[in-house]
Amino acid sequence: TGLSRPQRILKAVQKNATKGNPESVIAAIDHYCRHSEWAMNVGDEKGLILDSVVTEVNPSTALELGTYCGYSTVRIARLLSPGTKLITLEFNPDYAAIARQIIAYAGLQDKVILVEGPSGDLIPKMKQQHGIKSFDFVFLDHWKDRYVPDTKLLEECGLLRKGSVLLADNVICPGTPEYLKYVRNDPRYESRYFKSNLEYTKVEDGLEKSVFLG
Ligand SMILES: CNc1ncnc2c1ncn2[C@@H]1O[C@H](/C=C/CNC(=O)c2cc(-c3ccc(F)cc3)cc(O)c2O)[C@@H](O)[C@H]1O
Ligand SMILES: [Mg+2]
Repeated sequence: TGLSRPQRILKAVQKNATKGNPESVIAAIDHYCRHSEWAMNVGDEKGLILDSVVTEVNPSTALELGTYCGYSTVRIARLLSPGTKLITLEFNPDYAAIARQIIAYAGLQDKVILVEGPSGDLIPKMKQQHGIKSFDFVFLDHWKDRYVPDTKLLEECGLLRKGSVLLADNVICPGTPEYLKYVRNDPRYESRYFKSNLEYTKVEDGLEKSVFLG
């Protein structure tokens, strides 16, 4: 039945981007998803907010929940300092295979560790498998009803430290009401909403930035 949407996105990257140039990979995906077919990448508008938070945090250790095609993986990894890595978790093997190719096309394979599997199983293994003490930065962009359980799991596994920054996509659309309640009502978090638009549309969406106070 032809190519999948992620496969069509990969083809657009191979056709329109320059190997080893992350900016051109980002631009190729944004152009394709704005003009040809919508896809659930964080996109160019919310992407600028993501860039500014990553640049401000300048994380030594970073985690992404929900790789999909690797668009935000490329956005984050291109900003990391030399020697630091982004761990990204994806449980759909087909999406993971496309993401690996897009990350490699951007030339960022040495800055990214893509782990295939469900976040609920993988988060408890982060210390032992990847020598992680704690995460400076976490980008949440996977199933929206998993933001709260996975945040609690990160806390329980001792993977958040004083100052760790959580950045959550789609807190308005599709919406993550339970997560907003959690991070806004819990005194251990200092939360702030960055108003924006749903990727490639005029519909409101935004990112919630929450600093863990320990
Ligand atoms: C639960 N644990 C998990 N562990 C590892 N990977 C997981 C995962 N859950 C989901 N995933 C993966 O993350 C990705 C899922 C993302 C879910 N995102 C959305 O549903 C989403 C949806 C929209 C959206 C907005 C409006 C609309 F009309 C339709 C869709 C916009 C977004 O920006 C979104 O992020 C997939 O690649 C999936 O395989
Ligand atoms: Mg999203």
